[in-house]
Amino acid sequence: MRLTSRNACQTADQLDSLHDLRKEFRLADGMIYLDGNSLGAQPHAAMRKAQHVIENEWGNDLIKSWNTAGWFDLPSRLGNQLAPLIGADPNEVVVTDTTSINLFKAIAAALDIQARDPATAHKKTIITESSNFPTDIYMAEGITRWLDRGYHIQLIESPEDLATSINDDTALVMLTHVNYRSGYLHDMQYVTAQAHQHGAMCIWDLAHSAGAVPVELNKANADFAVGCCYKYLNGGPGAPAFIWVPHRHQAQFAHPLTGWWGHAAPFAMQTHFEATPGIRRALCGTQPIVSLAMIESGLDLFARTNMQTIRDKSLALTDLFIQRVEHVCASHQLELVTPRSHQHRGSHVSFKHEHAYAIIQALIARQVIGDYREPGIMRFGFTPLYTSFTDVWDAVEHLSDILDKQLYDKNIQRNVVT
Ligand SMILES: Cc1ncc(COP(=O)(O)O)c(C=O)c1O
Ligand SMILES: Nc1c(O)cccc1C(=O)C[C@H](N)C(=O)O
Repeated sequence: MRLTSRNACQTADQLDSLHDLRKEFRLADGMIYLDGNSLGAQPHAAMRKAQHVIENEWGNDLIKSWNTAGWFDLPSRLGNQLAPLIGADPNEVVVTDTTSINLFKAIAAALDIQARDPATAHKKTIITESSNFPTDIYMAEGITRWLDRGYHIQLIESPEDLATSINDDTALVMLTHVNYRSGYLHDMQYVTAQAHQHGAMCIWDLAHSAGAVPVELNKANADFAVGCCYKYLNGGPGAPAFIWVPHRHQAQFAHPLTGWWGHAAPFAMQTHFEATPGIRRALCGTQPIVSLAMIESGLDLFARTNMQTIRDKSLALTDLFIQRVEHVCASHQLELVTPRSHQHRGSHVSFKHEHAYAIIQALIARQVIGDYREPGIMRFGFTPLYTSFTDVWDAVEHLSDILDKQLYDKNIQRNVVT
């Protein structure tokens, strides 16, 4: 259905099967929040949960809560709740640490598996994209420098270069499923198969995918995956991240952060490290329980819908946004950097403009929240659980008003976080 008026958007919102879920989030009146791809909105339940954890579990029950409130099991319990959203099986996911740290574990474990197998021990190249989120590249750089075994990182410039770049020397293909800047969505199954054909392993960063697009890790036969809980999963600022290790790799998953939470018997207090047999070997040390506990409130909301419904609405929202911007802002120099094709589009849309930072700040001043990414990119995230069609319509009206009347300050000072 093509939405050509604000009234039509309001009608679409009434008919939207996700409409009721918006009420579950704390969103200020008048705010149009298009940044759920950076920091998801707060579920009302998170406030109640925080109160409970701090008041009762920590305040009253103190140390007993490791057992009585299930604190020790929380990384695996949340992992099992998250698993269906990413096509993982039970006991394949833990919620823990940060995405960067989980990447470190996954890269280290993958290189270790490759190095121990005589058929793959010669492989020295890690392929990723130059447009990947910087932390992914930095973590690979850190490991390769530290290992000092001749690994080399090959940065490819476009997804089309993957086919010609993966070869017999490729140890690892490490990609972000939905690019943080352009919103380009990789075909996980196809790329993983290409990597496997050459004996390489494939690690996926699902930071912009989990809760945003359907993900089928096991179906794609992926090797490892990591991702954020503070974006589309609405787990709160700095919420612990997740790591997926499929059953078929768990026995060989040996990362170097061998802390006691990954030990087979943590309270036996043994002198030597012995990895626990299952997914909990991906853990390292004590987890930030208050932050971890918040994640459940976000995940609970996904149980009221399914990823296909979310995907259908996400595409309708991003289609509407692209159509409206290109229609009402046609006289301005905006360049769409997000793929038009549904097959390769995630759940955010980015436009390039010479004054992108200033324009984003002008939008934020009107309570239309997006963000800025280098170079010259305005990025807008669409979160089907709470973004409405009317939000999209109104956001574009604000954008065109700001552009038409040049209501932005070209010399505005940059904030640290853009
Ligand atoms: C693709 C991707 N990976 C990783 C991260 C962040 O990792 P961390 O939570 O370790 O800061 C982000 C965003 O912050 C991201 O977009
Ligand atoms: N992780 C963030 C942070 O620590 C501060 C501000 C923003 C973020 C983000 O989530 C950035 C995000 N990964 C991005 O895609 O740009």
